[in-house]
This record gives sequence, C-alpha cells and structure tokens, in this order.
Amino acid sequence: MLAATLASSTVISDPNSATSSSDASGRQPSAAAAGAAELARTKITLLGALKHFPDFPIPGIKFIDILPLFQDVTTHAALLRALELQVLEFGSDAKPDVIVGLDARGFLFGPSLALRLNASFVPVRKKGKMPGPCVTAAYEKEYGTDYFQMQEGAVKPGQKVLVVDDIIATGGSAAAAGSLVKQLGGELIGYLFILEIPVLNGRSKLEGVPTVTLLETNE
Ligand SMILES: O=P(O)(O)OC[C@H]1O[C@H](OP(=O)(O)OP(=O)(O)O)[C@H](O)[C@@H]1O
Ligand SMILES: Nc1ncnc2[nH]cnc12
Repeated sequence: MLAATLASSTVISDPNSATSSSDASGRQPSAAAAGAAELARTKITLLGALKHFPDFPIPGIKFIDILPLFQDVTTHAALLRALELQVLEFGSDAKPDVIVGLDARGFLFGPSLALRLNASFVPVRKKGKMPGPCVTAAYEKEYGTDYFQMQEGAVKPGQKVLVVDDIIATGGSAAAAGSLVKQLGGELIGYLFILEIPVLNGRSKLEGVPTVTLLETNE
C-alpha cells in the first residue's frame, strides 16, 4: 500500500478561470495552469517510486528511500522538472542566487536544480569534511546528534538562498543549515524538500521561512 500522499502545497489551477493578468511567478495563467497540472501528474509518478524500509537505520524508524527516483532516467528527469516548477511557484521575487544542498542526499539534485535556475550551488557538509575556515551549527536529528558546516565566503552577504534537501523529518538538519546561511549574511528565502514526514512537525523548527515540499508521507 502506498504510504505517501501528495503534499498539501499542491494547487491545481482551473484553466477556464484564467484572466489576462500574470500569476505570482510572472507567468500567464494558462502557462501556470499547465505547469500545475504537469506538477500534479509528476508527483503521482514520484510517489510510486519511493521505497519503505522499517527499522532502518535503527529500530523504530520507518526509512523512506528516495534513491529509486534517480535509478530511472525518466523519473530522474521528472523529479528535476517538478522541483523547478515548485521553485517557480515561490514567485518571481524569490528567484534564488544560491541553492544550498545538505549532505548527503541534497547533493543528488541540488547542483542540477541550481543549473536549471541559473543559480550557484553551495554544499552544507557534516563537520570536518571541508578545508579552510567554516561556520558550524549543531542539530538533533530523528536518529542522533550531528554538526553541519559551510565554508566562509561560500554565500555572499545579501544573496538570496534556497535550502534544498531530500526529506524534512524533525527539521533539525534544515534549521541548522538555515542558521549557517544567516551566519554568512545570506537572505534565506525558503526551503524546498522532495518529501515531508508531517507527523514529526519539522516545519515548526523553520521559523516562518517559506517551506515547500513536493510529496508527504502519511505514516
Ligand atoms: O529533518 P531531520 O530530522 O533533520 O532529518 C532529515 C535529514 O536526515 C537525513 O540525512 P542524514 O542525516 O541521515 O544523512 P545522509 O543524507 O548522509 O544519509 C535526510 O537526508 C535529511 O538531511
Ligand atoms: N524516516 C526517514 N527516512 C529517510 N530519511 C530520513 N531522514 C530522517 N528521517 C528519515
């Protein structure tokens, strides 16, 4: 039984109710409606590709494996297109200068998405992996404590930053990444995730920063 549902952020526009004005993303309503319909279809495909593993990496965790999304070329391409459409739904004022991807699964799609958006890509890595001066933040996860780092100067003061990752569970990883962006003087314009586990209420740690997820689980 499929254990995931479409994220509540999905809005499908009615093409027949289109007016001549552009939407928040600056696109004409007919283009926006077509994009929303395409996004809705793609989400169903992506949900079907996720795999579920009970008691991994420790007993009690229901692990959701996003790696199959990258094993099939068509699904991989559909994922990238869906993420791009989701960023466009943030609106044209929120076009990111920098995509920040989280170690390690945010690296699977962050650079590809950054290229599509004509933005730079900057990694957040686990402590001790990068050379030179770094800023550091500690955080609690669904299964343990960890430390994240960013290299000083990787984000310039005033740059608009979108943080991306595969999953928001407790929100600890994303919140720590957001604090690193702010330490470097970046403007944190939003968070984008492939999948949300709503029961863990991770959004509550993101302090009102716009947060969009493609998919969500109902477990
Ligand atoms: O919302 P949270 O409770 O912080 O959990 C979400 C984070 O946990 C997973 O990464 P993990 O730390 O397991 O590292 P990995 O990507 O290296 O496997 C996942 O890829 C997210 O980054
Ligand atoms: N339940 C889960 N499945 C996959 N990745 C995760 N990261 C944190 N919690 C997770």
